[in-house]
Amino acid sequence: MTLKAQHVSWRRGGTLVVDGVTLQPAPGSTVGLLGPNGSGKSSLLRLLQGIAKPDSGTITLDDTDLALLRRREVAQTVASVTQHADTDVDIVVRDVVRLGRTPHRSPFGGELARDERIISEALEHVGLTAKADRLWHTLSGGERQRAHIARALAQEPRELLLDEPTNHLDIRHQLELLELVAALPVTAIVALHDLNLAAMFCDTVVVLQHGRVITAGPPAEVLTPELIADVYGVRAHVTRDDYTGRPTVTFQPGPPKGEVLRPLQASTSVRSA
Ligand SMILES: Nc1ncnc2c1ncn2[C@@H]1O[C@H](COP(=O)(O)OP(=O)(O)OP(=O)(O)O)[C@@H](O)[C@H]1O
Repeated sequence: MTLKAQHVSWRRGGTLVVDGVTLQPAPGSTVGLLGPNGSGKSSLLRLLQGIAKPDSGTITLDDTDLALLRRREVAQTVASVTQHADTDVDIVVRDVVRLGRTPHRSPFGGELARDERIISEALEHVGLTAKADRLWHTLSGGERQRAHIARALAQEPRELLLDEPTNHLDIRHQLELLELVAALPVTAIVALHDLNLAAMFCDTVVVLQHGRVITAGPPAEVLTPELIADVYGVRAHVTRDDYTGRPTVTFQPGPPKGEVLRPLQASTSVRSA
């Protein structure tokens, strides 16, 4: 029982931007959506969110077509943090996070104390408790991003859609955020550009190119120098981190030449010879 895409295609401005994508995340898993700029990651997330409808194929939530569900019903289960979400309204951070409770609110009032506790916990999770009463426009880009994450957490979702959530975040907050997402009891689908973060925190990665799924599977199987050369046009060297057992990718500038990269030590010794 989860959010699924089956053979989904979507045309935008005359171009096929999502092309026959099937995505069936294991419940509770963290799925990384990878792929170069314009490969269709955000478009697929919009379809999964239900804010756009595919031209063909279906998106289902617990086996019901998303198109048949009301927005509020979807929002009780699915939370998302998209790019460029912003507001000019004079609103304090805690009120932004409180918006996450909207789908759960009954017209007859309800558990205000519970709502406040969930909001406080969400702020705590992203390290914004001390800034809860600050006006939105006084936050830095990274703090705003963390507030959006807190809003999504306050929604108590079972499915979490994140579009480049580490954008704007310093390295510590990138790691903390993805560690939190991976540990949450939710199914998370996360568009990421950083292959090493994807390798560290995702159970599965799905690689898109021109709207199509090129490959999918555990990061250790998918993130090979060949795949990175094919999809990103970049030379990469992939090793296994002894501590985590996860792949680590290092990059070399310049186009791929079809050869497997020699270890850096070899070229250093050549230079010093
Ligand atoms: N509103 C739109 N109208 C027409 N085409 C669009 C629209 N929005 C996006 N596209 C096109 O759809 C394709 C997929 O874009 P999308 O934003 O889904 O890619 P992405 O993988 O998320 O890219 P990025 O990594 O740059 O965020 C791109 O070719 C883009 O130009």
